[in-house]
Amino acid sequence: MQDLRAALEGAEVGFVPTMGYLHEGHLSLVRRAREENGTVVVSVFVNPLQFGPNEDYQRYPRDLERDARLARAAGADLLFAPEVAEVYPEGFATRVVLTGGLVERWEGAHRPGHFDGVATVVAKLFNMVRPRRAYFGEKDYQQLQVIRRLVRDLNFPVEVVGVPTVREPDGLALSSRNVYLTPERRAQATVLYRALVAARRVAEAGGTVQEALAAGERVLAEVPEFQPDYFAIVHPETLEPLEAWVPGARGIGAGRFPEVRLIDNLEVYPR
Ligand SMILES: Nc1ncnc2c1ncn2[C@@H]1O[C@H](COP(=O)(O)OP(=O)(O)OP(=O)(O)O)[C@@H](O)[C@H]1O
Ligand SMILES: CC(C)(CO)[C@@H](O)C(=O)[O-]
Ligand code: BAL
Repeated sequence: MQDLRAALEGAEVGFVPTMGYLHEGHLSLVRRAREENGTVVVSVFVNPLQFGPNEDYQRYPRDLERDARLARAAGADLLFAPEVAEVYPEGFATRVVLTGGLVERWEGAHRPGHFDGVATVVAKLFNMVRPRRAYFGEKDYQQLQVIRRLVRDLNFPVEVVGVPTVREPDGLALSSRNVYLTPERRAQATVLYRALVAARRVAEAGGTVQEALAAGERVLAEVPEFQPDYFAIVHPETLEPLEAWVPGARGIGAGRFPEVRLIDNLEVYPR
């Protein structure tokens, strides 16, 4: 990859990092990158460093041939799919560690070490691909803010582009992990999105942050099989919980069915 990149000297590279098993959410990132850059690189790498010991690293869905076909059709020029031993060879000993509330809250609290794993691999990928722009989904909203912080803090000459969440017609955010949903769970899986929409409705009707949160929590309680990890209304950049509305306030949530963990977010703000 580094040799290829060197041969592309002068090219404006748009980069879409993924863990593969591509769907329309990923492909919207690739299409956006295609519109804005001369060369588009997509990476597929299931990064062991960002999975906890009891998470789904082993069973994470993989289909590289299908990914290659879909990425090419959406406009990718290069698909970079390294092996684990290539990214983390024997003796690899470096970590990129963020500190403070941005990484300690929410996903950081429920997936210890997760954002260090993400930051480490993204820093490595940026050094290998040397993109001008990099594309991340708003679906992983906290991750997007963590990457923005990483890029500012370590002076990566990369413009981070956040891309809106692509959803199923009933509102469920597309995710590779949705393949774990049985038909019964699939029907229940809109609960998180419906909770976020309920919170937004209260906000738009002039309610307080506390009233909006309560409305969301009532919807979550309708599906007892869904165990929320957190549900909050937060500042859009620091992700600190809000007492009162600020522009761009974001509702964020995640939780678990026995067989799959869901995550979602929505702008929740009185217009
Ligand atoms: N529905 C979506 N809409 C827009 N972007 C998305 C969507 N789903 C994932 N992305 C983005 O695609 C990039 C790669 O994500 P990843 O490969 O982890 O896919 P995923 O579907 O989120 O899988 P996971 O099941 O791990 O959550 C990330 O920047 C992520 O935010
Ligand atoms: C950014 C990323 C590719 C790093 O492994 C991953 O966290 C993802 O797919 O969102
Ligand atoms: N989509 C974010 C990466 C992860 O869940 O590990």
